[in-house]
Amino acid sequence: MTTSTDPIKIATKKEAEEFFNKFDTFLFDCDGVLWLGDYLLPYTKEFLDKLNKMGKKVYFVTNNSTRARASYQKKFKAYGIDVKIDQIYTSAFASAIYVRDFLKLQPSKDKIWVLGESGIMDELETLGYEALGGTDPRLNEPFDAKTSPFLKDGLDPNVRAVIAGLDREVNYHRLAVTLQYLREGEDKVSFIGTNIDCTFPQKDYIVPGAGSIIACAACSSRREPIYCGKPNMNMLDSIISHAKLEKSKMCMVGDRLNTDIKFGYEGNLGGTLLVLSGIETEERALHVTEEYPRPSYYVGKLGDIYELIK
Ligand SMILES: O=C(O)COP(=O)(O)O
Ligand SMILES: [Mg+2]
Repeated sequence: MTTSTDPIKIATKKEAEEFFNKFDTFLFDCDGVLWLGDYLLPYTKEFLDKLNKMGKKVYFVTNNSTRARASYQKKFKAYGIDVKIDQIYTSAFASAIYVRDFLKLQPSKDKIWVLGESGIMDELETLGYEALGGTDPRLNEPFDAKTSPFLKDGLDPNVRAVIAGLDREVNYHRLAVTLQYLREGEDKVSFIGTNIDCTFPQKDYIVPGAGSIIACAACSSRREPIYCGKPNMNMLDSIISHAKLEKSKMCMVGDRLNTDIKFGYEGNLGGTLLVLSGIETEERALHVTEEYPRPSYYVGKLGDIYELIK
């Protein structure tokens, strides 16, 4: 699965202008593109302001499930960037929608066990579901099956799904209780992973991502989850159906080849832009492989394009 044409490195004002003129809608990945953790990358705000002035449509599509969309809206606001909540799509939101629309679980009856952070809990609760586990502080206690409040009186019989994602408080207690629910079997408890990203970028570091946490639950239960984040097309389908967008005029901007660029490529979008400010390198961007598609365009970071056209 490779793009036949060689990726174009945007390096001149003319190339930057041609790039902008080709698309009317931009889908932005967040971690590694707009920011690294809480470090806003140079010219992120100016770049987004420029797109707004050009009348371009902008959406944010992040595999990071640690925050709910409302919380991301606050994160943007803290950087002086005004974003509507329906411009934001996260893997936590996609996973909650999957529970509602594909598994068709009943909010009044069915519950979900979470191995993850508040983003998953909050999105489930927004849809009316009771989410167990996750950020419950009782899970911070050392694990003992005889005294764990999640096991000593037996599992909750109304749990019908496990959603696993990035959990920076992960511990043996969380993994052990998650395993008990997964051992109930796929007929009784579905297994959903938010995203496959095995790492994600912070300023100066690359840290373990959701994929590495989910792998613990998958390995111990010998079950494979359905993943709802990029490159799963469900998120793209919900963006396009919500906003009636024209795929050929859309560009996916990301920092990871096997999620962001694959999402844009398999979604038949008009093009993809890889930025090298996150996970990937120029060498991997140019390498022809069956493992992931190459991008249509690439650049060191978003700010490099802004500096060409400002
Ligand atoms: O949190 C992650 O694993 C990646 O998040 P991103 O999709 O915004 O890069
Ligand atoms: Mg990213």
